[in-house]
Amino acid sequence: MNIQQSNIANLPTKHGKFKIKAYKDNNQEHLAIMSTDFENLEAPYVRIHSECLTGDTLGSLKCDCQNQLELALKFISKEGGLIIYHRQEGRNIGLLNKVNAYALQDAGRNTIEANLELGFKEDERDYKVIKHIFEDLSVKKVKLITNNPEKINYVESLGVQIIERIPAITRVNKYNKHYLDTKKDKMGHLL
Ligand SMILES: Nc1nc2c(ncn2[C@@H]2O[C@H](COP(=O)(O)OP(=O)(O)OP(=O)(O)O)[C@@H](O)[C@H]2O)c(=O)[nH]1
Ligand SMILES: [Zn+2]
Repeated sequence: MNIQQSNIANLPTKHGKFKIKAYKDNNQEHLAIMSTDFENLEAPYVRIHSECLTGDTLGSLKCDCQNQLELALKFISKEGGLIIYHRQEGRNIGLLNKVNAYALQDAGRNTIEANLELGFKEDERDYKVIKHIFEDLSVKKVKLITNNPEKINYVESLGVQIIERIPAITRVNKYNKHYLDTKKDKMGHLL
């Protein structure tokens, strides 16, 4: 994979001050969002956040993404660490297909059935660029913020030591309850 990368820039936000670095692979552009003390940390808190425009930007209540992102930004600005904003929208089926999956969910399918009906696997994400970012930023030990066992397995497969797992659990509402239940019961999420 040919990966281009940017210089590091400052990014003050309402959640705190960060540094950012961008990476561009064949299809997508991703961000590493680091606390200002990141380079001094031996075992940073790390969140690999999968892009969700409807949640992260619009505040959709159908998922937990915006709450998880805000939780991670606040936490990492305080405790030190890294968020990788991984631009594989809709578990990497893209925005147009995700909206079609939502339409199928309006008609009664769950999040997995909708993906399958559209001809995709339940989860099409791959984490190859994460390996590159970890190497570039010299990440060898992490405290990983996730509920997703696939992310845990992937990070371990890189030989990066997970010294602690921090759950990314946020508020349940009537619109995301079914989605969260499906992730827990059918996708093995640690919820
Ligand atoms: N295809 C599809 N993608 C969805 C749906 N709802 C959310 N997503 C995408 O799912 C991704 C987030 O996945 P989640 O399962 O919420 O969380 P995770 O990233 O696997 O795990 P955590 O690290 O615990 O948050 C984002 O890319 C969302 O755009 C859906 O119904 N269908
Ligand atoms: Zn979401």
